[in-house]
Amino acid sequence: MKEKNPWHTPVTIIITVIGVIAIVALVTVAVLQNMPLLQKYKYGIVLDAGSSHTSLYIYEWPAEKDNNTGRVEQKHSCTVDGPGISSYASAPPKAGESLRACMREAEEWVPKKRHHETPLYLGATAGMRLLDMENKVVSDKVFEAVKGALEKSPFSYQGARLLKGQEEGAFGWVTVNYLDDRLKQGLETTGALDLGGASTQISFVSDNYDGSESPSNSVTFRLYGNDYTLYTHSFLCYGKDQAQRIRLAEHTQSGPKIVADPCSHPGYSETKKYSVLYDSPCVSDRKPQGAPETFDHTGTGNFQECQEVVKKVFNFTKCKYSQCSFNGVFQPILQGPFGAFSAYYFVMDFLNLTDTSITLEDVKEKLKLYCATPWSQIVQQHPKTKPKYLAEYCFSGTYILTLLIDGYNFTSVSYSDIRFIKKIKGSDAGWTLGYMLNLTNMIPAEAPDTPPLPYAGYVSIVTIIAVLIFILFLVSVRPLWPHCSKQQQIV
Ligand SMILES: Nc1ccn([C@@H]2O[C@H](COP(=O)(O)OP(=O)(O)OP(=O)(O)O)[C@@H](O)[C@H]2O)c(=O)n1
Repeated sequence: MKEKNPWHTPVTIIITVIGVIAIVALVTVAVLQNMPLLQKYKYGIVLDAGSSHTSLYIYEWPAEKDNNTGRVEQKHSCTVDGPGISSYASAPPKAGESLRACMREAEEWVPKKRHHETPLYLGATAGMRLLDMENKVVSDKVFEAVKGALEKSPFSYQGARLLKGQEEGAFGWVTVNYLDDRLKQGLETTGALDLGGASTQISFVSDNYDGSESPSNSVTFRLYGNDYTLYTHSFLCYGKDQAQRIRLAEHTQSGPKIVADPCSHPGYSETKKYSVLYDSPCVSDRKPQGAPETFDHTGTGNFQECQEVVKKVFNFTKCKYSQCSFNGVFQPILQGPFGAFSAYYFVMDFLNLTDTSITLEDVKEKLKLYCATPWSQIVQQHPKTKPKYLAEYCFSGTYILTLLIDGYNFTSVSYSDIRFIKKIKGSDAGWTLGYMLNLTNMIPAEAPDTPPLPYAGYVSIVTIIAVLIFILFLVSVRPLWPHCSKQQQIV
């Protein structure tokens, strides 16, 4: 006699099949109903009109998440050919024309159907701040020219304006901390060090700063449910191009024909015009009287002497606060870590000094060797680097160290808290992303509500519950099973 398997009866087979189909249907409906929709994206464009050049950034984020939860990322960037818009003071319409090629690139990168709803902003920084101080009528004409060019684009033009130094510093800080996911998670924040051509910014949160001392340096934010009191300061004229002018102005006060410069390589020699050197509000009041039209800028390549002349750019004597950085500007005790970007990165990357585990003493030693290298050898070793940049890396490296150590009071210990960065997770570090996030209200003041379960967890729980229900069902219909008792079926 052969025992028949009790499961092999028509009733149990039918129940099982129906049950399995029901479970599959239940899970499929639940999963499909809650599946993330096919990803669609939205875009935003910001033009950074800096003193030395203009860059265009395109940002992208998931369309259904622009209610503050989606991650904004840089999709593309374009460097405008030519100098910064402030250099078009003598021909303002050209400032508008200069943006054309990058605007066309933007039209290709942003899907056509999104053009009309893509916000477009232009923010001008220290170059235009200086032009505005020098000649407001001309700076307004430059703005009119860029506005005219941007209004013609198919994007939703939202304005071109001069950014305050404080905004530049604060939005750079927002960018770095947003990209590092520190704001959403409420983690300790990273300070931001930004070095441009005409200004430099320092921004950080310090436990010792509540905004009461020197309130003009404080910016408060409430982001994702956390309150931040940020210390920020922008030093106009302390970007590396203007600092170079101030330094050379020190050298040339008496209007000599030959300037022997310790911050340029031995063998370097270039004839320069006094009128060009002094053509900036940062130095115009120091213009030597009766100087010849030109001077010969020659190099001696001496790092120690370079440090001495660079230090003279800063005023360390007066401070009416509990503590200062330089020029009588209040600065609370540094609190790291710090991200240093823009020219900090360009210069330290060129000099192979982005690794801050290298001790400060070694950094100085390397810079000493670099500055002493003959100009002919430098040119030979870097045939692809722009001669203007190449001629200045000895000065720029020395300036960065002096600014950080003598200016901001970094020590040989806290120097290692600095990270020289260009990008964070594919997006450039700089003020533009923070500016756009602010203007589009993409960072909420309060923490956004999150679903109690992630999608994968939700699917697993639905599946487990469905299987349990089915098992319970099978157990409950057990009396219907033919010969489910201990009886054995006799075939
Ligand atoms: N490979 C490079 C690229 C740029 N630079 C220098 O870096 C500075 C430009 O930095 P950036 O942040 O782009 O400045 P801007 O936005 O033009 O200036 P600002 O913010 O002061 O308006 C300039 O001095 C430029 O000479 C450099 O030394 N090496």
